Amino acid sequence: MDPSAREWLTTNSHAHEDFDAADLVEHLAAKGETLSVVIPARNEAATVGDVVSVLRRQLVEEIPLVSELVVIDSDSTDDTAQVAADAGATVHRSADIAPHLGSHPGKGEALWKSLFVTSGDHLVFVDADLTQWGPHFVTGLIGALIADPATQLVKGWYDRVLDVDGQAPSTEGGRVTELVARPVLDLWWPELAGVVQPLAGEWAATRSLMESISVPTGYGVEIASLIDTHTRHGLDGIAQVDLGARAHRHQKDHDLAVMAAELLAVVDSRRGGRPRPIDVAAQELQQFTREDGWRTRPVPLSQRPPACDQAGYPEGPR
Ligand SMILES: O=c1ccn([C@@H]2O[C@H](COP(=O)(O)OP(=O)(O)O[C@H]3O[C@H](CO)[C@@H](O)[C@H](O)[C@H]3O)[C@@H](O)[C@H]2O)c(=O)[nH]1
Ligand SMILES: O=C(O)[C@H](O)COP(=O)(O)O
Repeated sequence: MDPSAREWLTTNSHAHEDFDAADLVEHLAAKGETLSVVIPARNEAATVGDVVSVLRRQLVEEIPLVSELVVIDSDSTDDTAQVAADAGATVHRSADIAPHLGSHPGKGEALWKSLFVTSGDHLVFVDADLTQWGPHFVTGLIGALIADPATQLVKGWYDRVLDVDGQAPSTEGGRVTELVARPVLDLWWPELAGVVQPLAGEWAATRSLMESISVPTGYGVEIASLIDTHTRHGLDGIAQVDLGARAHRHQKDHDLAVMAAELLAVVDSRRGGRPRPIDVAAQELQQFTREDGWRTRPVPLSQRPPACDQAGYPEGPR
């Protein structure tokens, strides 16, 4: 392992047990700072209610750590928005936020738009499709974020439970993580080799970081934010926290391949790759099966500029 990665592991790795929710409330209050939790959700009616209600009960009502619990509904066609609202979240449709800026599909778009409807100094992102998780995800992430003023971004890490039809459950989940993200980071950014889950959907960031970086509108948001934080702040700006184990709804291999293509496009752009024509919003991935023949999959490439430069972005101080 790269020596700086090894050193980082000893200094910037935490465990969720290191942090107590009541202590974190005091810490934030003493500094006059607040925490927003943002849950991006596209067609997650089956799980978003549990994620919201558990966080609301434990980290809003019992211990007031979370000031804003927000679900960004990302073009859902099911009851996600209603279920999330019934469970106690403030729900915004991604497409309705800052409408003068237009709308893109995608998770990155939902996170970027969340900056316009939240006010927390700190942001914790939590996926809406979790089936094995707990509120310690949030306490661990915010704890690690405020433990050191240099830290700008915290990645959660965990055992990745893989539970797909016809196979015994294992901890071999995180297929794009293991087959694409970690190898490509090892190749070009070996200093980041110690980040166990570079694609973790559970992560934390300071608002000042999030509002100042460009955000891919699709699934490239995690790898881009990690690379860009490293470029700006070095390893000192990044920490990680052990959150135990996590299970979620799995996508099929052919869908994950589109995600993988998005990540590779982000890596290409951060490596100074060949400029693309300005009007090309998506590349295409060709997939083949004997039953269905060739299928063309669009790969979203669009990226939002820093939110703080946008008309209508709430002005500080926060
Ligand atoms: O257009 C979309 C697609 C997804 N989501 C939500 O984003 C979260 C993660 O999406 P998911 O399809 O479950 O992604 P994964 O297959 O789990 O992908 C992993 O890798 C991605 C790329 O880094 C990360 O964005 C994910 O958080 C991480 O879990 C879920 O709450 C989705 O509902 C949206 O809000 N809008
Ligand atoms: O992080 C990943 O690699 C993707 O979320 C896929 O995870 P899975 O293989 O556990 O479905």
